Amino acid sequence: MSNLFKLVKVKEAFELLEQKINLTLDSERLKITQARGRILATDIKSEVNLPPFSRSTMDGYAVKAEDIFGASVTAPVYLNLIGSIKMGAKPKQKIRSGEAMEIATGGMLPVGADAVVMVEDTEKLGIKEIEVTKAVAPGANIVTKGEDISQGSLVLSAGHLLRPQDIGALAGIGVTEVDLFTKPEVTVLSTGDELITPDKEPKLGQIRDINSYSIGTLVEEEGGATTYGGIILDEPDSLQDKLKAAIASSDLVVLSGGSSVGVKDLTIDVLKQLGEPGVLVHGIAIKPGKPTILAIIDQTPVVGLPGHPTSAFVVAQMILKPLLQRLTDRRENYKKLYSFLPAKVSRNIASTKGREEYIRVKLTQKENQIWAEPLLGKSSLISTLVGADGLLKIGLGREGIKKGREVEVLTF
Ligand SMILES: Nc1nc2c(c(=O)[nH]1)N[C@H]1C(S)=C(S)[C@@H](COP(=O)(O)OP(=O)(O)OC[C@H]3O[C@@H](n4cnc5c(N)ncnc54)[C@H](O)[C@@H]3O)O[C@H]1N2
Ligand code: MOO
Repeated sequence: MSNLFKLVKVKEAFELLEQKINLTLDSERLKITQARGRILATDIKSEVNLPPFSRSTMDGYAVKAEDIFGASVTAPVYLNLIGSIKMGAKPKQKIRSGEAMEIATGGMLPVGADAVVMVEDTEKLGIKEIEVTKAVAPGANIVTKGEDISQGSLVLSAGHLLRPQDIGALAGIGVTEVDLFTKPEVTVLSTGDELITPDKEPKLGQIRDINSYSIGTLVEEEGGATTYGGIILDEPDSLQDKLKAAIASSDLVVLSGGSSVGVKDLTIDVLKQLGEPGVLVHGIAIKPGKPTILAIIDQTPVVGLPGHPTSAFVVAQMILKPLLQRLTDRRENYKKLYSFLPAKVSRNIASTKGREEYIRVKLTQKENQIWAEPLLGKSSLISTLVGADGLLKIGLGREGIKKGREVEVLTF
């Protein structure tokens, strides 16, 4: 039998699609408490110094380091205690040679002081004098003005996905609202006469829709806004109408099922008629997931995933995820494209030469080594993905992998 698809390598398939994408996202201004997981639309430069003043990182005494040079338990140094620094306020006095001021962690360093000696290395003698039993270097136990973030410096770049620590930094420099790219609108559709929504009781022959939900939520996880477009019956007019409407209203359309070559596999024919430039790829050298379709219709990318839930998910990991990173303008992540964790495989695995293969694996750690245990099962079984921590990659040219070999695992 002839080869039904002209298989394109995963990376090439992605590039064919990526090169033709032409999307500019709008931006919206939101409070930082709503910004986690969103992508910055502008660079953020700090208008202020953090901290705005030099402050202590320890409870102790603000001193001039040169005053206590050489201090030790056997040769202590005595300093005049001239006062105590109030938290949240500017010290009222300056420190001169031979003087010290009591300071708490976070307190503002008084003028004249250049270090803090920890309370453990001192003894208070009455209220006017301390004994210091350890020397400190200038700058010890203090954070200087602007040491964390200096005024005018670039804190975060456009295209960065905001994580909790980033939100904290924004708060620290007084930025309470940020410009964020609007989320790309993604319509997710499932095709197949046999499919029903998950709230329904299946009759014999029917099956609940899995892909809309695994793929729809993956889209959300990657920064897209999912519209659940529902189930389309295997009927050309209905598929054409629904796809047309989805393409017109979305930045990206993802559908699953009907991507193969069976009598009911209509997607390819319908897509070919919908617009320009049309179908770019039909068939990727990947296992599972071979019958994947990538198209662009009137500027909107369309990803046609295979119907089997695991195949759809694997292709979503390899193609849809980087595509969403591109569409959300996550420049930093996008450069990496995929990140793999090194591991050793726990047993021999056979594989098909000519297709990049992704095996569901469970990861375990024994001593300092991470082991990847293959979870074997057909590509229609969602349970193998539920039990998996990632996908082990077997390169295009390999016929298998021997137990104990170093492999790469894409974790999720
Ligand atoms: N003669 C050939 N048959 C098949 C080939 C082939 O090359 N030659 N490829 C096989 C592979 S590999 C896959 S993967 C599937 C892909 O087929 P389709 O993309 O056309 O998908 P369907 O036929 O519509 O569905 C396949 C399978 O998955 C179930 N499915 C579909 N959508 C969902 C959903 N949303 N939720 C849950 N389950 C779903 C569907 O009921 C079928 O069981 O083709 C092979 N055949
Ligand atoms: O390529 Mo299919 O997607 O192996 O299961």
